[in-house]
Amino acid sequence: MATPPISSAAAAALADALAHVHVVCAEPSIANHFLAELRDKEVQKDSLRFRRNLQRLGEIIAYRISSHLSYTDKVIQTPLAETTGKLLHDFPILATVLRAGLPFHQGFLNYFDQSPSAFVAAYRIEGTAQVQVQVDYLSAPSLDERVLILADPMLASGKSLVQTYRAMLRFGTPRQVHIAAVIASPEGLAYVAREIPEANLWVAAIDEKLNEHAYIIPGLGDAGDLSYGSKL
Ligand SMILES: O=c1cc[nH]c(=O)[nH]1
Repeated sequence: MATPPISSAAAAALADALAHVHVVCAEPSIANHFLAELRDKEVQKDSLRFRRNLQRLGEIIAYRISSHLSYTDKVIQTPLAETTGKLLHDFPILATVLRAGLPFHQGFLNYFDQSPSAFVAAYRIEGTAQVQVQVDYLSAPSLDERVLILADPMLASGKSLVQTYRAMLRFGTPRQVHIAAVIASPEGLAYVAREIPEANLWVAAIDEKLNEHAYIIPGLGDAGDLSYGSKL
């Protein structure tokens, strides 16, 4: 079955959404190398490398987001003299979706090493015409007045991200929201930008489209299976 064409209203929403997305691999950098390895089905046979590359892209996007956070000056005594350093004012809360999000999340945690974490279990309900998502486990600290980074490696339809975010709001209202993905579909990005206009969006790459099974094309396949093995 062919992928349905995008409507003109959706195309306009997409153009608007894309103007607000930070696309890390749009510029040449080592991030492109890590992404190319993630997509390559030969390299994917090495699941350690696959997980590590997700982690590295988490680290790179964490670094990029860090320039949008606030810092406080602190007087520091080196062994030789006094100087001033800048310390991260408050560590963001790092949220991810089990299980595919874990290696990407670890990349964020490597940099934001004092951050609390929030975890969500969400799964697609199979056998329905539209993509439907069930959120059934959520653990999070209070989000009130915090910076929240919600990281999910594959932003496909965007439905699970939006539902996850809405479910998380039971834990409070963050003062700043960042949503990070490795690969996003154009329609998923447009959906997330429309439903969560307060979010800053960060991706390594935007791919061509979703297929009829809501997989990203060309994408990389199933990030959870490639990280942790296939499931029944
Ligand atoms: O392409 C996709 C879409 C959702 N989840 C994945 O792991 N891959």
